[in-house]
Amino acid sequence: MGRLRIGTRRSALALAQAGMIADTLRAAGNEVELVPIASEGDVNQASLSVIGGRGVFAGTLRSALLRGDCDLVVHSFKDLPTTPFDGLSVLGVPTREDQRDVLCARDGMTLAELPAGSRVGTGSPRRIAQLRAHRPDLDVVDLRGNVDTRLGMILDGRLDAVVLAAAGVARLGRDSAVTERFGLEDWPTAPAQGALAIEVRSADAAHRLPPFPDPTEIGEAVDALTDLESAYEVEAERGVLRGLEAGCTAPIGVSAVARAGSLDVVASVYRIDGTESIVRTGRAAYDADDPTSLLGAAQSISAQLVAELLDGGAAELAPLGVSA
Ligand SMILES: NCc1[nH]cc(CCC(=O)O)c1CC(=O)O
Repeated sequence: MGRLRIGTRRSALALAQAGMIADTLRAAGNEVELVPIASEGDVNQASLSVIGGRGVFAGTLRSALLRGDCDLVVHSFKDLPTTPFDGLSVLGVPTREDQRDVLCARDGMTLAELPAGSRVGTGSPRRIAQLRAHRPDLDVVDLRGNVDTRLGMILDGRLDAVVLAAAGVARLGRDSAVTERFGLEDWPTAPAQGALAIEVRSADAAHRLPPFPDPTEIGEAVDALTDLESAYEVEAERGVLRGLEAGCTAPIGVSAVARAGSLDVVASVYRIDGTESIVRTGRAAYDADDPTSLLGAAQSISAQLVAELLDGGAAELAPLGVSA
């Protein structure tokens, strides 16, 4: 077997995620090497709402993969735009982490316990709207920076709390900072949150498409990482995002859970000030003994939710597509 080269950004979160995939690939008997690559999203610390956010983290990694500087790249799936990227394919979707958002607050407080006027930091338009909807009396602070920097702002008193993805906090070993986990029913999260996407050159994923040639070494190794329940939950969530023509910074939460033969999806579109939202839910049965049956369920629920959200006025409520 040749050596598998994993391209990764240099942030602590990216390195942790690439390290997890490296460990899994090594446990399966592969030789693995990490190739660090700097990306624009790491260099530019301007607010996401200013720079737009569409795929800003993914671009440099993808160029490196296309050039052949590495054989696979590990993305936070939620940072990937829904438009396919020419020449590359997402092949591996490992078992997803906790997809919820969490609150990390001073003095062990929950969202309900924070005093009026508390300063709560987050950089995502969705979380800003959700915070305003739940607690209009808080001071929501728009910020960027990595997970450790944000948590540090509570310790040094600049913020009273931050809202983060459970997955990122867990992967950095900072679970002890969590003071509340928000339920998906009234706090759905970014499509694909908590999931990783392993991207390869399309030639290495060609065994997935007719005429189904033999898998390459890279394709075989990455394919083996996939958990089908996770992959199709993400498919349902991203299907809604795609159908609304929305980017990863739109004020939209979509969370799907596949469990014991039932795929449940909740989707919310928020007015950015949190004063209004449109919420729709969907459920479809699938064959628990055959997870591939989730694909049809995921596609039909997401199409149905997109139609219901647009019928309910989602396009008027929130900025969706770039041109909307
Ligand atoms: N927005 C940046 C980002 N991209 C992925 C994660 C966490 C890991 C994940 O959601 O899979 C985070 C941090 C956060 O939102 O708190």
